[in-house]
Amino acid sequence: MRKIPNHGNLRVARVAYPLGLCVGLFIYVAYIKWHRASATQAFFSIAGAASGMQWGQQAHSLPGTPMRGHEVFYGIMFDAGSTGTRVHIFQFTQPPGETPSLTHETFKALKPGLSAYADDVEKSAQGIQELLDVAKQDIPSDLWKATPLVLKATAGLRLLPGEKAQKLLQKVKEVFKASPFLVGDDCVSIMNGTDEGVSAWITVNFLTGSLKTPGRSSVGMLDLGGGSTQITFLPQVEGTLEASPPGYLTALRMFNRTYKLYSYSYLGLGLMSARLAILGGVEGQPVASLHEPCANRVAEVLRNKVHRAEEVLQVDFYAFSYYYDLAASIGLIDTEKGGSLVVGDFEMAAKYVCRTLETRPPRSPFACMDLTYVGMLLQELGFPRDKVLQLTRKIDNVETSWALGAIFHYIDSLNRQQSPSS
Ligand SMILES: O=c1[nH]cnc2c1ncn2[C@@H]1O[C@H](COP(=O)(O)OP(=O)(O)O)[C@@H](O)[C@H]1O
Ligand SMILES: [Ca+2]
Repeated sequence: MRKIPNHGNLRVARVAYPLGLCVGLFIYVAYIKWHRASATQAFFSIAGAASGMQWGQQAHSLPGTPMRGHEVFYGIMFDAGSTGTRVHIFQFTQPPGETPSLTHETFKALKPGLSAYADDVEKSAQGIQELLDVAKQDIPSDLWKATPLVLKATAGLRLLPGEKAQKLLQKVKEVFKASPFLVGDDCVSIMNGTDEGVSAWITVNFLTGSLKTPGRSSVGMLDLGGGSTQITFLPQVEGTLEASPPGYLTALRMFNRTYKLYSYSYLGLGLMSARLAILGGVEGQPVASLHEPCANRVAEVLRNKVHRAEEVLQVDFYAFSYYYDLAASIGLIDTEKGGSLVVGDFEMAAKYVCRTLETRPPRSPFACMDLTYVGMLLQELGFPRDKVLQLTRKIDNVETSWALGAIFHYIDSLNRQQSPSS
């Protein structure tokens, strides 16, 4: 199998900013759902942040510990994904008179996801408690009561019957309320798919520095979870806006600028959901030459589900989650450092793995199917075989996930509750 040169690291190194990148950039992000068909813009808040000054005020409302005159404060974001629950503990540092910077992230993940406890809610508390203990060890105890604690659930809970999902969230809330951290009434929720995509877009553009440098083009974001998959980018071509179906465009206001983002979350097209859908129709397949029947099934599963935006050709994309894991598992990228590949590599790898299942069994019994699915999903989304993607797990030691974008928003919303006039 062709080993792809690792352009991604160079790229990441070039674009990566020191962790102290100014968080003040983000202050006052207001998030507006924008419907092409409607002249009226419906507002709803999502991704946080604001001007340096407002972030400064925020830092005062969340008291921190002075360290050599530097104020240090924290935010805890739980990601309740369909296949696992993760904690992200963000540390911010604010030198006197300056805006706060993101200075550290502690990350820990547990499997399975919260939805696996739908029929045994009591048992879900154990993992949550374990991750909370990580936060307690990481954060100085005098800051616990000023540190916001939030959990947002994604596809796993979206796909559960409402009542089961609510019971799980209620259990988490009980555990959170009993913790020493700052817990609001909105501390646990199911996040909608657009918020998920836009928060991840903010994270990756924050970490690559694209949002800091005026005129610098932003990057697109591809996230492939277990239950859903998101694509988000900033279109530059008017035709993309015109051709986007209702519900695919979202406006993000930041720095007196409105970003009209193309963002969509496909619920049920995450890798684990796709496996279920694909396998549903396969019975008694022969073990060899699986690629073709597999591709036929995948084509059926994807038919008429995915919108193709032509402009993705011109945008640089960062892809993570299962895109990363899958590429790493078969050596297309370095497991630790990530890297870049072209879209066609997934198809090429799929054909190879499907053909050699018996002679060279892959580590995962699903490898043939997963690679076939991902290769075809990307092509359905409009990516040609020669399109280069950057695959990253971390930029500057911070996880590329929606969690950072979402904590910006949460802290900003806390700030607005505390000083409604700002
Ligand atoms: O913060 C993260 N760091 C690294 N990998 C992550 C993170 N969040 C999710 N993932 C990856 O996402 C994939 C699973 O997706 P997830 O469980 O979040 O499903 P969902 O997004 O559809 O709910 C796995 O490949 C997992 O490693
Ligand atoms: Ca996820």
